[in-house]
Amino acid sequence: MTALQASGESAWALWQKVKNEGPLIQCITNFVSMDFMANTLLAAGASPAMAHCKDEVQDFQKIASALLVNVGTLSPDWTEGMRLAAEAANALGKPWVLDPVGAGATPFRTQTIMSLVNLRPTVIRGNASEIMAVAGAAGKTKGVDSTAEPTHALEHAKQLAKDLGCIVAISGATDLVTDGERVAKVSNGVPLLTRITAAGCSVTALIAAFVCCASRDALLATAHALAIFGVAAEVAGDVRGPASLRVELLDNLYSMDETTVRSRVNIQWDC
Ligand SMILES: Nc1ncnc2c1ncn2[C@@H]1O[C@H](COP(=O)(O)OP(=O)(O)OP(=O)(O)O)[C@@H](O)[C@H]1O
Ligand SMILES: Cc1ncsc1CCO
Ligand SMILES: [Mg+2]
Repeated sequence: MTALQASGESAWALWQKVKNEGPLIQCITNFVSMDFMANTLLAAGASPAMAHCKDEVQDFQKIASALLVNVGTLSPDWTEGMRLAAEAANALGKPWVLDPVGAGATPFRTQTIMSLVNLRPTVIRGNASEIMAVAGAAGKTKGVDSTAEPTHALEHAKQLAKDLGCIVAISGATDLVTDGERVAKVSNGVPLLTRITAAGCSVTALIAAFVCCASRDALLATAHALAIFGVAAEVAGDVRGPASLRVELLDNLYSMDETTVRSRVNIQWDC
């Protein structure tokens, strides 16, 4: 991997592929995020479907390009659907992405998340506290919010990625994405994103869309999705508050041009 490959140019190229292919992303996600996540995928050119019933998830995965599993508003009935869907994705050779919302907050949540982690997602994306909890490190998740910085979670994320053979992404001011060896540092986004609920959930769904359209490197695709989402927030400029940012973000995901993407994507590598 060279620094040249992770650039605004490659982010734009992959995003065009997403728009051309319009991948169907099966989303099993929490009630809070459903609307914003579906709108994020639609604005960016993918095709969302929120399908969580355990009687349907396996058939749904057959027609989808990828799966997103988000445990934000968990209940035992949904857990079974998540497991069946992840197993179907694995059997069909389709990528699936896990958002371990609130890992570390309660034993029930952490245990459920760990049973999904054991099904080997292609990518895990969480905030720093969540990733530390998934990796078994001490720390506190404040409900669904982080109390740590991505750099605190990096070594844990690397070990987790190595152990599972997956990509781990820690979101924050600078997102850190690793396969256990390489680390991509994505410095896009604005702090106000933390004041919009489900911004993280939605970028995880965008990662699923980018990963299934990438021919090979899931690490690169994950970094590109995080960068594009961050740039869409940046170009919103001076907004009055979170509600305006949410609207601007969706509009920018729909309309951002190549020059903006190429000049603003900020990905550095530690190899
Ligand atoms: N301080 C910051 N500066 C710039 N961008 C940020 C900052 N903090 C988070 N982000 C961006 O905001 C998005 C959401 O990340 P965050 O870590 O807040 O997720 P989360 O805690 O899982 O959110 P949620 O649970 O509400 O979905 C990511 O795209 C991330 O890059
Ligand atoms: C606020 C909240 N609670 C459960 S899921 C969710 C969305 C952000 O993770
Ligand atoms: Mg989250």
